[in-house]
Amino acid sequence: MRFFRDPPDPGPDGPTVVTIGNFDGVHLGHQALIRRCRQVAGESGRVAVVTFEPLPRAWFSPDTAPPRLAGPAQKLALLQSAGVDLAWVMRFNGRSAALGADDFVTRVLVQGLAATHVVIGHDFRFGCGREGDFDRLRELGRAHGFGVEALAPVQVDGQTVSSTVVRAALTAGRFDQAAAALGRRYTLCGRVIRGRQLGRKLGYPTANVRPPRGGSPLAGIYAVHARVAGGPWRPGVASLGHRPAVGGGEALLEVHLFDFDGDLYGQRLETRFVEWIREERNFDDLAALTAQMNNDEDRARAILAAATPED
Ligand SMILES: Cc1cc2nc3c(=O)[nH]c(=O)nc-3n(C[C@H](O)[C@H](O)[C@H](O)COP(=O)(O)O)c2cc1C
Ligand SMILES: Nc1ncnc2c1ncn2[C@@H]1O[C@H](COP(=O)(O)OP(=O)(O)O)[C@@H](O)[C@H]1O
Repeated sequence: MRFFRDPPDPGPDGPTVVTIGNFDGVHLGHQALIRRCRQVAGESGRVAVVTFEPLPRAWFSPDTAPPRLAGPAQKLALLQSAGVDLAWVMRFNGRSAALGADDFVTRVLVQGLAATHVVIGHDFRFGCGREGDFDRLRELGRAHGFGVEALAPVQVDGQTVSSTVVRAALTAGRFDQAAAALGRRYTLCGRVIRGRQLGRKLGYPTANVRPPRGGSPLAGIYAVHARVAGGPWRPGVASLGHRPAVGGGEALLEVHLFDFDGDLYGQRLETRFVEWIREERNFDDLAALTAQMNNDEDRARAILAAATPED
């Protein structure tokens, strides 16, 4: 998959089938859009996604926007595994927010991508003030010569799949429900950064990864499996939070891998969440924190003994 921040070159001669949206989490609904694009494009055509960063809601109101399921880099990786050929990540800012529905279609779909067909979700809106809807897009498609279709929402267990549903399931620790809507177990990916090097002194070295900017729906201590790219899944215990017991700081995902010793700095770590264990807490001293971490490890080992790391 290729990705662009600016308009890509106009396409080759074959069909270019486009879908548009936030794609937070790339859940089953998103995957259905991409699959339909592939059906229309055929093997020789290309499937293109137009997506926005930051997400429009986070740009308009960062304080009230919902947490994110995946950051920009993980979103691209998920789009690629869903079968997208080309992703155009448009910077969302004052200028893109002011683009009217007609201009959006002309600049993005016609001039930018030479779209031959566009597939959208049932409730898709576009352009300044969300003025554009399916009917408007279809009219514009007729004028510019591309087809337009809307897909019905994907249902799982009687519920419409959406990023909101996945966020709520994750916050409640219902990982099976989240997995049913995602079509995969929930994971967070990111590069391992340096911390204060306190973990190894406590006997719990932790690989630290920044959760998506804008916050994560997860919080607390979890039993996890984690792996570096190409490596095996390893069992572990992780904390996602602000670490009040050691003075606090930016939210971090901290992953301690069991029975492992190695340098993970700079590597991309993928963490798969299996079960929530408890909330993060403050402690009177480091001995109390370490005693609790021992309990967490025992609990996580017991949970993971019954869970297979494979899909
Ligand atoms: C299993 C586990 C449980 C944790 N629980 C808490 C907690 O309840 N409160 C807290 O402030 N920090 C908690 N932490 C975070 C530790 O304080 C942190 O990993 C430690 O200070 C090492 O930080 P460092 O990676 O910057 O060296 C936990 C970490 C792990 C791995
Ligand atoms: N079992 C392990 N689990 C996680 N990280 C480990 C483990 N063993 C060694 N490490 C390495 O140690 C680092 C974490 O040690 P720590 O003292 O917590 O330092 P930091 O504060 O920089 O995270 C990890 O980033 C990784 O490179």
